[in-house]
Amino acid sequence: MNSNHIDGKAVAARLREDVALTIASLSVTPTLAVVLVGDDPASQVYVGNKVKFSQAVGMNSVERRLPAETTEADVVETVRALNADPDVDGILVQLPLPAHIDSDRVIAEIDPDKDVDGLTEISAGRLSLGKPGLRPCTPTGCVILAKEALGDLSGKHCVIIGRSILVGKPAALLFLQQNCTVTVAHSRTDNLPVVCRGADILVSAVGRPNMVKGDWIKAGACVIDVGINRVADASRKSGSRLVGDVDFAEAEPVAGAITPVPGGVGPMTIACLLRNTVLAACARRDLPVPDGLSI
Ligand SMILES: NC(=O)C1=CN([C@@H]2O[C@H](COP(=O)(O)OP(=O)(O)OC[C@H]3O[C@@H](n4cnc5c(N)ncnc54)[C@H](OP(=O)(O)O)[C@@H]3O)[C@@H](O)[C@H]2O)C=CC1
Ligand SMILES: Nc1nc(=O)c2c([nH]1)NC[C@@H]1CN(c3ccc(C(=O)N[C@@H](CCC(=O)O)C(=O)O)cc3)C=[N+]21
Repeated sequence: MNSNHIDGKAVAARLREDVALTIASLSVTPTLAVVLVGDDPASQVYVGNKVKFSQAVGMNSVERRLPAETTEADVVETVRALNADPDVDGILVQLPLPAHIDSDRVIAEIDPDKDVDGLTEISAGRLSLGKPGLRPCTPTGCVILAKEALGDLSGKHCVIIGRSILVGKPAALLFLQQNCTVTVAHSRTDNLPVVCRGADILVSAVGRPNMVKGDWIKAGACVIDVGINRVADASRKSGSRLVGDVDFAEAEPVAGAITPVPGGVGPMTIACLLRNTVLAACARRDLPVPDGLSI
């Protein structure tokens, strides 16, 4: 691994270790519930990883796998039952849901104090107002990785490409909370390469393989690539491989620090989910934020 690579796998492993140590010191075992509707193969892998890692850090894990044809009312009922279960600390509804289900309606049912994905209106409001609450996992992972590379982020110009509710928008608020000067770019942004060249920290959360070119990056900048894109690759047994939004070969020599895909933000998302579950377990019992889990 080159010296300017930010090793998301290693940082995530360290965070999971901190989560495991915290759990060992608690008098309760936190429980994460994952709801998966349908049989999307990428979601199956992702949910399987969550269950594997939650058990590895000493957490209880509950899975609710529902068939693709489950009605919206039944998914809502599943979420309500998990809300009512006092042993469940965190609830994650894997997205996307099948097309006949309104995901906003389902997400709105999640008890905000168990909302480990940080997607409910209450969680978004708490983040926006700077109040304590559960923050979305992927953007939290981006902040942790940027701090890993740069230390204090105060005063840095952070440009985020993407404004989704899951990633771009909460990332903007989290970097603002770190005292960055934040620019949010999107599909209607004029002169995107010029905007990006102003960034000390460039976060790309778009979903377009190799979109961000080497000459979009200021020399020495920290590049955080959130994109997960599967592209054809005849040299692989599977016939495909994962790439980010950033043209890695071009960006790597210019960047001061850069996250690879895979092995960058992805592993951090799951580690932050486990962290959120512990934070939820503590907050629900009025316990203080454990040492070692603050960012
Ligand atoms: N590593 C991880 O843990 C995770 C990775 N991801 C990955 O991150 C990527 C983004 O996910 P998500 O935020 O959910 O995606 P969305 O599709 O919800 O959002 C994409 C954003 O990119 C913007 N965009 C689209 N095309 C362009 C363009 N040509 N130039 C500039 N901006 C553009 C869109 O702008 P507009 O709003 O104007 O349409 C939108 O704001 C995906 O690849 C996804 O797989 C997602 C979650 C977790
Ligand atoms: N409610 C909800 N919350 C999410 O946070 C959520 C979601 N739904 N739906 C899908 C997206 C996507 N996402 C990823 C998480 C980890 C990896 C990850 O671990 N990636 C590995 C590679 C995995 C592989 O090889 O397939 C890596 O980048 O190294 C990827 C993608 C979370 N999402």
